[in-house]
Amino acid sequence: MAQTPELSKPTKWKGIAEIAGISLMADTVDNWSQIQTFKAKPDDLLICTYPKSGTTWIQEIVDMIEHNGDVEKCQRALIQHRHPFIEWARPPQPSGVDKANEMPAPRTLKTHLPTQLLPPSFWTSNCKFIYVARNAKDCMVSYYHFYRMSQVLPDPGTWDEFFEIFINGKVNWGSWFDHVRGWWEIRDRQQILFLFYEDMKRVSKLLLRDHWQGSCLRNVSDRDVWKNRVNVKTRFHSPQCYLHPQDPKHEIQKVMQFMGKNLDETVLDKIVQETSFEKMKENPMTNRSTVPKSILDQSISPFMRKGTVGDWKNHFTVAQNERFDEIYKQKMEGTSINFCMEL
Ligand SMILES: Nc1ncnc2c1ncn2[C@@H]1O[C@H](COP(=O)(O)O)[C@@H](OP(=O)(O)O)[C@H]1O
Ligand SMILES: O=[N+]([O-])c1ccc(OS(=O)(=O)O)cc1
Repeated sequence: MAQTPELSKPTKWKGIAEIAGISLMADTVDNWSQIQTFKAKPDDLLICTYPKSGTTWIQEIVDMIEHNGDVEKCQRALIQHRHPFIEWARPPQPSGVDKANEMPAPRTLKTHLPTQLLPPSFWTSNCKFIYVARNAKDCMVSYYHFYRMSQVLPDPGTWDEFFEIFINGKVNWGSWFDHVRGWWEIRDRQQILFLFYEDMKRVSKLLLRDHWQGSCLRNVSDRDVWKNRVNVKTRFHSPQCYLHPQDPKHEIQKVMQFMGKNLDETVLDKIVQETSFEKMKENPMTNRSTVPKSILDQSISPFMRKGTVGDWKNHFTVAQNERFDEIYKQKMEGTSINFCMEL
C-alpha cells in the first residue's frame, strides 16, 4: 500500500490544523468557538459544498435568482464577498461569522463544512440548505489545480502524490467520501435541495434515472423520450423508473422553486446565459481575477479552469482509475447516491 506523501509547506504560512481529524486552515481552527456558537436564523439559506464542486457557480445562480436576473445588482460585489463564508477566518479581517452577523436578513451564507462540523444552530433553526455534489474524480482534478495555484496552501506535489492525499482525505475540509455521504444521508431530514454539478452542466438531454437502483441507465434524446415514454417505462418494469429532464435551466428552476421565487421564462433564460462557464470566466466579479497573485496565482492555473465533466480522463492513469473505483466502492458502500462521470 502506498504511503500518503507529506505536503510541503510554503514559507510565511500559518498552516493547517485539524478539528476531529479534518484538516482546516489554522485560522479557522483558532476561531472555532466563534464558528460553533454561530446563531443561524430560520430565513437563512446556506450553500454547502465540498471544495471545487461548483460553489461559485451555485452562488451566482442563487444571487441572480434572488435579484430577479438583474445583472447590475449581482455586480455589486465580488462573489466571495456577497455570501459570508461561515468558517472563514483571516485576522485582522472580519471573519465569516462577523460578516454574517452584520448582514441583514434574509441571508445567503456559504460553507464547505461536513455535516458533523456545522454549527448546531443550523440544524435547529429550520433554515434551508442547497448542497451541490460533484463527482469525486473531477473534484480531485480541480482541487489539485487549485492547490497548485494557491499560494497559501501546501504544495500538492505531483499528481500521483496528490491522488494519494485526496483519497486519504488529507486535504482541507477532509474526505470527499465522508462529506458527500454525510450530506446525502440527511437530505430528507432537513430542508435540503441536493443538486449535482453534472446535472447543472448537462445540456438538452433527458436522462433516464432509475431511483430504485439509483443508477443512470442511459441518456436518451428528447425525441426518444416523448415518443417512447410508455415503452421505456415498460421495458424496465420498474415503477420508480421515470424520465427526468436535467439541464442548467431545469436545475435553476429547482433552485428558484426551493427559494420560493417565481421568475418568468425570459428571466430564467437570462440566468442560464449569465451563469454559463464562459460568462463567469470573463466576469471579474466571479473569476477571482482581483485576488492578489500572492494568494491565487492564476498564471499557474485559472480559477475558472475548464468547467467540464470528465476532465479526470486527462489525469487518471488506468491503474489509478481502477484503484479509485475499488476505493469508491468500499467507501460509498450502502449509499444510494449515484454520479455521472461523463456527459
Ligand atoms: N459557470 C460554471 N459552469 C461550470 N463550471 C464552473 C462554473 N463556474 C465555476 N465552475 C467550475 O467549478 C470549479 C470551482 O469550484 P468552486 O467554486 O467550488 O471552487 C472549477 O472547476 P474546474 O477546475 O474543473 O474547471 C470551475 O471551473
Ligand atoms: O482549500 N482551501 O484552502 C480553500 C478552498 C476553497 C476556498 O474558498 S473558495 O471560496 O475558493 O471556495 C478557500 C480555501
